[in-house]
Amino acid sequence: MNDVAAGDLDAVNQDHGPSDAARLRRQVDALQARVQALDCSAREACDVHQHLSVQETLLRTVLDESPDFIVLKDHQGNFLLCNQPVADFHGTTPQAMVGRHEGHFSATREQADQIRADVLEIMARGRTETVIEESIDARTGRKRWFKSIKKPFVGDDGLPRILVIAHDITDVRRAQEQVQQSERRLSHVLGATGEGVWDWDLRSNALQHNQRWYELLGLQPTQLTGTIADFEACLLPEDYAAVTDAMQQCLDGHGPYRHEHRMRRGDGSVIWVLDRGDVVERDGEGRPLRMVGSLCDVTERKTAEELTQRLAFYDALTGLPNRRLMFDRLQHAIALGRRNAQFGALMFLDLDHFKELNDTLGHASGDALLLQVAQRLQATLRGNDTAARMGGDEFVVIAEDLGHEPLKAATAAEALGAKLLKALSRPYALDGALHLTSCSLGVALFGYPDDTADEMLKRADFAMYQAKDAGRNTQRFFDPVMQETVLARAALAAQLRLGLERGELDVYLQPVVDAQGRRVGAEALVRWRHPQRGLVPPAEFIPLAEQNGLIVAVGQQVLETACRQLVAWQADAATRGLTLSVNVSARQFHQGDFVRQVLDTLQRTGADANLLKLELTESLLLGDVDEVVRKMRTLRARGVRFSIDDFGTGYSSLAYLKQLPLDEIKIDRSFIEDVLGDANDASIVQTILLLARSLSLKVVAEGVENALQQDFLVRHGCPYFQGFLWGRPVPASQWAPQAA
Ligand SMILES: Nc1nc2c(ncn2[C@@H]2O[C@@H]3COP(=O)(O)O[C@H]4[C@@H](O)[C@H](n5cnc6c(=O)[nH]c(N)nc65)O[C@@H]4COP(=O)(O)O[C@H]3[C@H]2O)c(=O)[nH]1
Repeated sequence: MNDVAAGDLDAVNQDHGPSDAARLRRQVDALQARVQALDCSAREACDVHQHLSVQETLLRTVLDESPDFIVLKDHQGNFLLCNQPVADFHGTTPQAMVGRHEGHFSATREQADQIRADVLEIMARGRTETVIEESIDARTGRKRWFKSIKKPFVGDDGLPRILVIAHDITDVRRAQEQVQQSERRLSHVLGATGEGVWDWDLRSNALQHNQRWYELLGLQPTQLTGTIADFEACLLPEDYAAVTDAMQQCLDGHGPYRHEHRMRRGDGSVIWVLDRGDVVERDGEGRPLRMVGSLCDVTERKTAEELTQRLAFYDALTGLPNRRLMFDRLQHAIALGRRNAQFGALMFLDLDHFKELNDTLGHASGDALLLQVAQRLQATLRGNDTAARMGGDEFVVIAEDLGHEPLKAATAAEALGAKLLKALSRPYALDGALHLTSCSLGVALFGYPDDTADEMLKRADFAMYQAKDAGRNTQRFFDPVMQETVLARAALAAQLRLGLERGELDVYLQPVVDAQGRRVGAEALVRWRHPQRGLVPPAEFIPLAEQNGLIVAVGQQVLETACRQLVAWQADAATRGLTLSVNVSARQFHQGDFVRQVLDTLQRTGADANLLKLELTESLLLGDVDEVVRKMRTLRARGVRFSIDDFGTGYSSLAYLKQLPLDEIKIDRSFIEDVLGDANDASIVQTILLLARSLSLKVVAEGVENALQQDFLVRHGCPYFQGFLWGRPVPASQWAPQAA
């Protein structure tokens, strides 16, 4: 081109002269410079074009290879760009889509309008948004779901645009729908079976239920906290431990949870439920995270079972255990007695002349009588004893824990038998009239190694027939030795009652002395002058009197005599000021009017309360502490003193001793007996002496029989003594004047 221009210039020079040629030259140069510049731009443009083309190819590839749908739309919602998957979805090519919107392709008019409207709205809001939307696949005609991110922005031309990246979530969505469907189906099935479903998330303790659960328990979701506490609140306290135990077993991995228990409904009524569940999720270390289960109402079945159980094990008329259950309980009682070395008693009761009553008054009255007998039996027995009906007019009583010794057990059984005979011989109201009846009672003790339930029943039955033979309304023991002992004790009790009335009880006195052997007082000890047997020692009749309650009268008589003795001593200078100790048994002390009795006696006799000492045993102090302290304080305020008898043989707590208004403790004679030969006894005695000193209590050593024992006691600081060394208990009339 430069060559052509130079030739042209020469021609101009020839035609128009040099000035024109110079101007032309400049123009040509300028033109050449522009041509060169253009040439350069064109090359650059070519380079840029090439570069862009590479970029575009790259972008296109990336776009088309992406599994996600990528779309760029203009301000009217028309496609500016889309990738291959979008075009495939609409059954066209990416190029064909440019400048159009969904309505041109597979989407319905309404759907397309909706999509367009949404896009325009998002552009208007100017915020990136994520939406879930559905669309129809043009290739298959099936619906698909997308999770779309829609990012609006402003284009170079200042108009809004939107970039949409849509991720196909159809598979996830279908899976979710399937789960929901199967949950719905499950819920329908459970609904049809009446199951109340629960779902417990252990991480948050949240507990969720289906509608049926609320219906079963008569509750509204608003009444609940939505935690496991809701379930616990519906449990009955007595079932709580068993339910939580069973659930814990499951949580610990010992298999599914399955438990029948009661639950309280919203209206307060109680239903039985069968509750089942299992852990469905655990963490890496096996810790339970989620447990699900269901419960159903089994009240009807339970009630039917209970009824069947009642019919099988309980007597329909009286509600008492029947023969079958009684036999089980007897076997159990025998086994337990053997294990605990405790004796028990089986009693066979048969109503006297029941058949005659039934025949004359009719069966309805007979039934009414049996019912009342059952009620009286139950009212007379302790909580762990069993009364059962064997059938007809035969009843059985099982009394357990009657003690370790057969004789004591027999005595207790005899006392219970006497109580039962008495209760059953009270008049019965039948048909508006009172009827008298009685029963015969046979007793067999169990507690020996070879005892069996069958054998016991035979023995008690046999003994019952002996009671019938003996004239009815009485009891007999199977064992003749027992029978004799029990009879002898019963006879003795009757004689004691009589002896009390006849004034056969005497009070003997035994001196209490100080370290110099001077008498400071005496202990009143009761004796029974039995018309045939002579003098009966208290060890033989006091326990008996304690058992049948006669001890209250015995104690009162001794107290009265002791107070009169104190008054008598007042009259003589040699005895004035001596104290007199009186034993008080637990039963006597716990009488409601004990304090009044003592105060009345003091007033009636005119004795000085300051000289009266009441000896209490340690076991007596174990009862109702407040009551004991109150009674002691009331009497102490009036001058009466207190001493603890047989100290060291019981279980006195030191703190407790300090609380009581005590004056004295008496060291039991069992420790004194061997104080010189047995190091243990010696140290016990020394400890008691130290203890008494630290509590500022007087001490009397009981049962001191020789000077060596006395020496030991004096050496260890014992201030007072009682024992044969200074005199045996003697009648008051023989109370000799103080030896010099
Ligand atoms: N071996 C031996 N024994 C000695 C000696 N010094 C005293 N004794 C006996 O020891 C017992 C002391 O009475 P206790 O420990 O209160 O023990 C009394 C007391 O617990 C009870 N008792 C006696 N009289 C009554 C009473 O009126 N009411 C109550 N509730 N119990 C009484 O009967 C228990 C026995 O009384 P007793 O047979 O009179 O027996 C008395 C007495 O005779 C001794 O040096 N050697």
